[in-house]
Order: sequence, then C-alpha cells, then structure tokens
Amino acid sequence: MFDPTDEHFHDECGVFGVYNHAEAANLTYLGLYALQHRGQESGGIVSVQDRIFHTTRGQGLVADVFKQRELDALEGDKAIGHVRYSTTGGSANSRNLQPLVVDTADGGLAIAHNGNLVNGTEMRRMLERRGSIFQSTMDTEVIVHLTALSRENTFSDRLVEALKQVQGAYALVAMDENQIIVVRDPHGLRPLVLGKVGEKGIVVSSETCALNLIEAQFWRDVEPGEMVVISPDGIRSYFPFQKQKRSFCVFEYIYFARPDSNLDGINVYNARKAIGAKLAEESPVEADVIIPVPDSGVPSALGFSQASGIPFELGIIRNHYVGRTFIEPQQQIRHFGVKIKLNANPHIFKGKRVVLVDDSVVRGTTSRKIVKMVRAAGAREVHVRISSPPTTNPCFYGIDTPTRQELLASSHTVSEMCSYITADSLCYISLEGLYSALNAKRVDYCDACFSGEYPIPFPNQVGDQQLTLLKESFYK
Ligand SMILES: O=P(O)(O)OC[C@H]1O[C@H](OP(=O)(O)OP(=O)(O)O)[C@H](O)[C@@H]1O
Ligand SMILES: NC(=O)CC[C@H](N)C(=O)O
Ligand code: SF4
Ligand SMILES: [Mg+2]
Repeated sequence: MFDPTDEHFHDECGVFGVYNHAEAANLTYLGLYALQHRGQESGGIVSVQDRIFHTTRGQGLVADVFKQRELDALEGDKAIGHVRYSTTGGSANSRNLQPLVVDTADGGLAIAHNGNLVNGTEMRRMLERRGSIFQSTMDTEVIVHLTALSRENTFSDRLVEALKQVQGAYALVAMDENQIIVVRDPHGLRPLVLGKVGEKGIVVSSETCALNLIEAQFWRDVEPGEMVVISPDGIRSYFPFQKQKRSFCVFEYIYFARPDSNLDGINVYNARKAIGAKLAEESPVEADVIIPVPDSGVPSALGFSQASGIPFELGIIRNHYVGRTFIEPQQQIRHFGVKIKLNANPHIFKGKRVVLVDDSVVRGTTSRKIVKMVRAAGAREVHVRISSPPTTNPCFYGIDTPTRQELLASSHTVSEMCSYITADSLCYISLEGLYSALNAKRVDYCDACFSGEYPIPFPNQVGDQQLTLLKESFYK
C-alpha cells in the first residue's frame, strides 16, 4: 500500500492490452503480474463484449485485486489493464483507479495511462469551467473529457483531437467497443511495445517482460508520436502529431524497467552490466569485494566486478516479504527497522575493503544506513559507486520523485554526500560514461533528473512550484 513516509524514487505505471483473444482478461492479468514493479498502489482490468464494459479495479497488488470470481466476470476478447503508482491526483483511493471507464455520447471507452501531463492542471480547470464534472483527481481523466467533447467522427480522431491539447508524457492504451488504440507521446518518454499472441491476437505492453510471460512474440516498439489503431478493419499506424525530439527516459535503463525487458532493442540487464563496467573504468578502487545493494544494484555490481576483476558477493540480503511498508519500531529499537528489509551477512565483510554498488541515491537514506550496517558487520573500508549521475532534479513525466529540496544531490557536492553517508569514497558514473555504456546518443534521451535539461517545458513553470501544483492542486 502507499506509504506517505516512503522516500525513494518510485516506479511509475504499467499498461497492458490484448485484442482478439478468447482469454483476453486472463492474459492481461498475467501481463500485469509481470509489470507489477511499475506500480503497486492499485491495479485494474477492463474488458468489453457486445458493447458491455466489464471492470475490476482495486487498491493494492495484482494478487490482492483479482480473484477467480473477478477474472471470470471479465468477459470478451478485448481487455486493457493498468498497474499504478500515482503522479498527479494522489495515491490509491477508490476514485483514483485505472483504467478509467466512461460512457460518452459516442459509446463507452476505457483508457490506461503511463506518464504525466505537464498541463493537466490547466486543462482540468478549463474543462471544469466549461461544466465537466471529474470523477477522479488523475491527470489522465483530462484526456477522457477532451475525447468525449470532440465532435470528430471516429474514436481515433476524437482521441487525436484530445491529445493535441495536452502536453507531457503518455504511453496510452485506449479501448472502445470495437478497437484498441495505442499511443505514445511525440517525445516517446515512456516505453510501449506491440506483440502477437495466439492465432490472431495482438498485445500491447509497457515492457517486453510481460510479453515473455504470456508467450507472446515481440513484434515492435510503438514509435514516439505514433498511434496504432487495432480494429476489425486491421492494424493501422498514424503519426498525427507534430514531430518532436525523441526523449526516451534514460532512467528506465538505470532503474525502472525490469532487467529481463528490452527497451528499444537494448536488453536492460546487459545495459546495467555495461554501466557497472564503465563505472569501474571511470572510478576504480582497490578493494577485496564488490557488493550490490539489492535489488536494483545487482546487475551493475556484476558489471563492476567483471570489469575490475574484484570478486562479487551477495553480501546484503533482501527480505522480499516486507512489502512496501512496515511499522517503524519506536525509540531505542528503531534502527532494527532497516534490517527487516536489508541485512548484511557478517561472514562476507570481516576485515574487507568493500565496494557497495547501487543505481541511485535519492535522499541518501539507504546508502547511509547500509554503509553503517556494513561497517558494523566488520568492513575495513566502504566505497560507494553509483550507476547513475547525481539525481539533482525532480521528474515531471511519470515518475513519483521527491521535491528538488529533498534530493540530496540538489544541495550537496559529491564530497558532502560522501561525508553524509559516511563512506570512504563516493563516485557516480558521468553522463558521458552512461551514454557510452548504453552505446547511445544523448540527444535521443531525457536525462533531466541528472542534467536539469527538461525536454518538455512546463506551462507557467517556476521550478518546483510546478511539482507542488501537480501534486496538490486537486485537493481543494
Ligand atoms: O537514497 P534513498 O532515498 O535511500 O533511495 C535510493 C534507493 O532507493 C531505491 O531502491 P529501493 O530500496 O526502493 O528498492 P529496489 O532497489 O529493490 O527497487 C534505489 O534503487 C536506491 O537503492
Ligand atoms: N505513474 C504514472 O504513470 C501515473 C499515470 C497517471 N498520471 C496517474 O496519476 O494515474
Ligand atoms: S526526468 Fe529522469 S526519470 Fe523523468 S523522464 Fe527524464 S530521465 Fe526519466
Ligand atoms: Mg535500490
């Protein structure tokens, strides 16, 4: 469940859809399992048969939301699904669940969205002034209202008219009684792929790992700015928006996506290993053992170990049964809390010079606690290596990040951060090193959380005020 005191970067949302398959809802359910890392606040599936939309949505993990009875009720050969971590509109409450489903003058429609609109607040105010009554506080609902208001003849044209009025990040899966429409924003900030399943089924997913789970064949990535209409008339591709600079989120490679997914043809696990190897080359250190901070630090630590020739050990063990929240014990026994999630194996650390590898430092809480823990387990030296550049800026495009002030790197130099986390040394990969490890051109990516160079400007933007506006303006 959502925990307001939880302080890390969070994943975003996962979208999934199946067209033309007798088991559409069951496959979507399995697909959402594979996308669970992208959102744990809530989940939902909508299917459609004979113009009737069947919906199951709820708070919590996929395993909590769907039971056999709910799945059996999701009839039809088309379904779309969503796992959510909120960006705009607050966390899981019974109003803020996706996919959104509505009846319009032109029939029913359902929408699942990964991303965040930077002009969502303005658009909502404009729509409310015109009489729209919102049922949720999610930015996604703006797209639904704009689509319903459009007087264009087809669902796809109505959706295009709506999307031309919004700015920001969206990987969308929309469905009416006949078709599934898939859209990626013109910058292509969030991932979205197509696959084929069964005899004639088409599947869409945020990540390829979900295609593997249901034994679908990867077909291709949805292109930035592309709309794919999958209907009884066949599959059609359109590029209805003004072309923009491609800006795929580089943090997907570093942290968000699952290591067994391919993003734009690059395997995430291999990418993370290559980043770790580059980090070892850029910031070498004399040490006895390389230890990952689980889970996210594992592939880059392996790459670091292989490149440096220093042995790799799983010296910190993660308890996978903790869930997102646990009640922090009070006063004297409070420091035991962190050991519920991560614990150092003393046999590995005694007298050793240790390199801890993690993907990012957000507020510094994890690194600080882990350095202490590893020293207490007997380490002689503790060096920290981070497989991303310092996180100095918040994300406005679909990742739930703390405000700029809460990001340790926004107000501290690397050497100040090193003192704060009490390490013997602290080094981050450089931006150049990151792209050289990915074998990619920086111009094609968004790295605003490291560089502050935001690819989509914010209307009426004044730095962090926009974040506050996005986060709180809907609570009136
Ligand atoms: O500096 P902090 O504010 O402590 O946040 C940084 C940590 O948070 C994330 O991991 P998380 O514990 O969420 O788990 P994961 O690596 O398994 O995703 C991230 O991978 C870092 O390890
Ligand atoms: N993290 C996301 O991609 C969230 C999608 C959408 N903005 C919401 O708040 O529900
Ligand atoms: S700001 Fe960072 S997390 Fe957000 S889209 Fe850009 S690279 Fe990704
Ligand atoms: Mg981590």
